[in-house]
Amino acid sequence: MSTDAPTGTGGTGETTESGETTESGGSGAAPPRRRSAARRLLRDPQAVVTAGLLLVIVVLGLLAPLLAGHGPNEASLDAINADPGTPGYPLGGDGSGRDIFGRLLHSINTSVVSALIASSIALAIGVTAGLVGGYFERRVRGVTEWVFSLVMTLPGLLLLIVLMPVTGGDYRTTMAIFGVLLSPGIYRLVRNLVVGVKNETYVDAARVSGLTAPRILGRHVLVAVRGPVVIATAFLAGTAITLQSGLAFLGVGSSAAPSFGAMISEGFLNLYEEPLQFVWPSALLGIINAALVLFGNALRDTLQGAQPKASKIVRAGRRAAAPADGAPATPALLAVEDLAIAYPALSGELEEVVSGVTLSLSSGETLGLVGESGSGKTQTAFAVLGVLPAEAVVTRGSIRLDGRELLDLGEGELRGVRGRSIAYVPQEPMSNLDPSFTVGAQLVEGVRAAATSRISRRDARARVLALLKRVGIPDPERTFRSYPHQISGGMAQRVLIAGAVASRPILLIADEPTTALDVTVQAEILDLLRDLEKELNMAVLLVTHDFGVVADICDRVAVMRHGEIVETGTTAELFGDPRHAYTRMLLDSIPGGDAGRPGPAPGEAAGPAARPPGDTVGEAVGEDAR
Ligand SMILES: Nc1ncnc2c1ncn2[C@@H]1O[C@H](COP(=O)(O)OP(=O)(O)OP(=O)(O)O)[C@@H](O)[C@H]1O
Repeated sequence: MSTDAPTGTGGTGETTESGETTESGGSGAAPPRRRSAARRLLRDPQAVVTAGLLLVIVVLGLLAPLLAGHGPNEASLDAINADPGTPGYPLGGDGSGRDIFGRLLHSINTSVVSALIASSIALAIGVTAGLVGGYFERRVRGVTEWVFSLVMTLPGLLLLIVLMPVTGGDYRTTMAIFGVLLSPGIYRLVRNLVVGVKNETYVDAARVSGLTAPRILGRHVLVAVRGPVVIATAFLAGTAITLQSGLAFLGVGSSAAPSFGAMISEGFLNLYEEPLQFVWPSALLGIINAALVLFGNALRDTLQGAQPKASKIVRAGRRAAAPADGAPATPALLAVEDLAIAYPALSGELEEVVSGVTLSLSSGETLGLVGESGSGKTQTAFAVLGVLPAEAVVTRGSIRLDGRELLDLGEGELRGVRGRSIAYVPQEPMSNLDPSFTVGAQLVEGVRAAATSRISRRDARARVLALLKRVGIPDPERTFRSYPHQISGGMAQRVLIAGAVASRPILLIADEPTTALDVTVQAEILDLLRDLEKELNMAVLLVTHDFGVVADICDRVAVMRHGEIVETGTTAELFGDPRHAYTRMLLDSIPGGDAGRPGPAPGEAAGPAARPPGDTVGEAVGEDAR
């Protein structure tokens, strides 16, 4: 599912004149409209201003023969150091009696030609070799690597100066050689991009379908690399113009071609008497280079996405109605509404991985979030936890916990919510424990961090031992002193559950908490979770792809597919009368399962985990730990 960046208002809705955003598709989320890179570029003020400036400068250069009253090298004794405004010399004359205005306009053309020659040659060589070197392995890549490494070892500026007798001082030939010297940078960029995309399944599919390598490179791979290459071109052009001006400033090469560098050099010699002769070319060269760099940056931001920011939230879609009296708008403890999460693709466009997810969860209830791999379960859970990767963008929606909008919270506030109100039990218990510290040290640290009031190490230790006992660890003292590698996977998961419930969270998110464990331990862990849920009256969001787990522990189920919820219902409804074809397909695919009959109702299964009656977690952690 590929969607584009949100609209200027940040959502998928239409913006009304009053600035409000309305959904274009009723309650169902309308698919965001695709917008081409060019259109997005046109909406970026930096891109528009810099591109406009560059365009004006190029047009001025093209109109030089019409606008300038004199040729670039036409000198007149009367015009030597003529003041600006002298008839026929709008910006005055230089030390040799030439028209500064005319020379400036003609110098633009020299710069443009330099940029075109150097960047086209660098692109032609770099892109072709990068595609070939990145796509074909071993010998071909070995050869391209060797050749470009050799080119990179050449001392560029020195080589260009030494070759002046060969080039006859013609700046165009010099720029062609410079293009060759610039090509390794483009080669490396393209090669790395190609290596990244060539094993994508769509490239494999093209290969399997019999397309030849050149067609695959042209049709599938080149498309993926064009964005970064376009961006690099803007910087290449700036580099070529700067180098050409630098050589002319040094007086290397023919002086027949008007150039900013030569004008700056001449103005420099006359700096104290006629400073403007130095200022005009320096200013124009500076403006051209700055415009190119800023335009390149705007291109990068538009085509590749800006520098990663902490999970940007640009949604402006429908939000849950604000509670009039401070009470939650919905009785649910957790209310996720129309949540959409996207990532920037290689092309720079945003691709949604979660699209319009709506779910709710009450205290004392366990909701199973099921679906096959890649359906967006973890992304949804991570959004609730506020731990989406930096490049993720929440394009619309709302996540309310106990009436509080989580998407509006800053990182500091979220940290206060995570680990206290919301706890997390991961899939891989072992990799979530630091091997360098004992289990006890890690839990004590967690308990102290989650406590709302200061708590001594000794008290924290006592609480941890009580918690370890509560989660069914037979010898808490010993486990407390153990390092993670000294305990089993099931034990490690109990340890993590103990850490998670230490703060008496109101919501527990468990992401495949039993997948890494063997079957008997799985049942024990599920029993433990169920007991803790009842004991603490927690809401539990259980991410899983295992319908056995769902049948065992969940009150309700939400089925996800391709980033969307396709069906929700009670566990009994879903097993007894699945409405969506995808749910039926999932149920039918349970090996040896009887899709028509649910497993034991939640709470029915008697688990082997030892569980003392009453609120033992409360006793274990103390009331102030919340
Ligand atoms: N950092 C990322 N950048 C781009 N896409 C991502 C990123 N992280 C996840 N995705 C994509 O988001 C989609 C949903 O991933 P998610 O991890 O939520 O799936 P899931 O249903 O939890 O699957 P699994 O059970 O395999 O973990 C996937 O297509 C995945 O490729």
